[in-house]
Amino acid sequence: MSRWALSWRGGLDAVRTGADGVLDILHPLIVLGRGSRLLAARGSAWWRRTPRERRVPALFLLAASGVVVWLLPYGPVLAGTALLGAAGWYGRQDARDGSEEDPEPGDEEWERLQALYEALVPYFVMPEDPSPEPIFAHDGEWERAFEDFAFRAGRLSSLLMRYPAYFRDGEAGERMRIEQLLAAKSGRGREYRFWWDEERNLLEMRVLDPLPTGIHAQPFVTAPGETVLGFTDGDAVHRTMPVAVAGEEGPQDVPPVVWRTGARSTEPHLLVMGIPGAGTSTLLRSVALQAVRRGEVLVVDGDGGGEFACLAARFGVLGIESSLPGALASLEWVVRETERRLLTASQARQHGEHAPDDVRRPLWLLVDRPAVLSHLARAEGQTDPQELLRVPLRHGRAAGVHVVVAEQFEGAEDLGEAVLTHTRARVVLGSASPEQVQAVLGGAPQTGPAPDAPPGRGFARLGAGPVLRLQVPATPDPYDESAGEAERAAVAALLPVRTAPSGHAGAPAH
Ligand SMILES: Nc1ncnc2c1ncn2[C@@H]1O[C@H](COP(=O)(O)OP(=O)(O)OP(=O)(O)O)[C@@H](O)[C@H]1O
Repeated sequence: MSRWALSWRGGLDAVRTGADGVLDILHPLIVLGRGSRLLAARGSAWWRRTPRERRVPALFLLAASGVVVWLLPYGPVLAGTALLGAAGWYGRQDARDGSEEDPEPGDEEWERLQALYEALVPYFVMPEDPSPEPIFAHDGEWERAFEDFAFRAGRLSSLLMRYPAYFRDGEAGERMRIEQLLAAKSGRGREYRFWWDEERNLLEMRVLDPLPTGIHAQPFVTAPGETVLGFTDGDAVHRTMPVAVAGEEGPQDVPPVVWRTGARSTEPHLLVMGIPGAGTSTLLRSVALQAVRRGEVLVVDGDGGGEFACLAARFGVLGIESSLPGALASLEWVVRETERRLLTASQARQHGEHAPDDVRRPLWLLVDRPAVLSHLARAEGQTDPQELLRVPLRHGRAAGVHVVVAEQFEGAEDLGEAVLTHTRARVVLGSASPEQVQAVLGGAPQTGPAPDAPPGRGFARLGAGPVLRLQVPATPDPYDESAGEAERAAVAALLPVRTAPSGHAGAPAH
């Protein structure tokens, strides 16, 4: 490096160090300035929100307090110190939060609030409303309904709204109409959560942060009988789990959606519904990789796309069936095996003994796209494979047999009554409509993922529990060259050892 370049770099370093020093000295002033601006913005927002008839009394109260402070010994000094303290506190907090929320909405945001208010008017206005100033009226202003709000990067990020007492907030359809409108007007492509406070006629809307997508298949820290379906919001579950996240150093504590399938589980079977390409087969693969750690797995792949080929001839995998005859033979075996397990367990109980290990070892039946096989069976006049699912679905809990069915929405009508009745753990993947989510989960109090949401994103509901947002861990087919190298390697590392030469996918050996 030349002398000129060296002296130039030295000069730059000196300037940078000088600037850092000046910034350090000015830091308290910057914090105070930021805090004062925030306080002023809050004051101005409060003023604008205060109804006109309350402004004069409020001004009077303020002036009276000012006079009292002025008359008190050291009053002005103490008031000034308190103001400085508050500015410092707010300025410091704002820096810590990364100034996420715009402190003071500009004219454009005010116009947006008014537009949102006007869009809501037809839903809430009642012609014979006796109130002199109804919350929603065609000539009304948003200040009447919106109690609190925040903007982030120019878009509404939270809203607290009052609604008229006569609004039918107990009806899911009415709520959904309002939620859809609010989500559409506040900005598409984001996910929202709504809280309805029916006692106080308040609705809160909040934009949700995206769920982490960097979690790939790995040996999750779970107890026997627990399966990780994916990851959700921190405030939705009471547990976190250490997992490796792409781009992060060391394990991160992330809130999982854990599906429990033990002997006392009330949701021993799972139904996964999704739009094409949303990741239903991937979720099945993720369940299979966790299941083979402590049990045996049989896969019936109605799609026949070879997405489970990586599991073929692996220890703990009883078979991968994609043809109709193969699927029927395997399912008939599962029916017999379920009955055998029930009988053996019952005999053991009669002798006061524990059931033998082979009965207690969980058996997992993973069925991808059964509607395709049902259609083929009808065309060929054969037994519907879904009819054979009836026995494991009905008695699986007592026999340690768990059924996971994945289907696309277009095949929903072909799902049999047994599947719909006995699968009490449910997952919906992809940007399904709120009506579709509602139909599968029996409750959809939130907006769903946007059409451009990453694969594996959706909702889960275990029994009558809450609807949880879900991001399935990336578990690609290791032979899928379009998937990321690291994710494929992670799946390959979890595959059990081979039991036969590669490519052999046999029927159950029982
Ligand atoms: N959770 C996920 N994280 C990252 N990528 C995913 C996830 N789930 C699925 N993918 C990717 O999305 C693509 C489609 O996934 P998958 O085959 O599981 O979808 P599908 O719902 O079974 O649809 P189809 O049956 O139409 O293939 C694949 O490339 C897969 O690797």
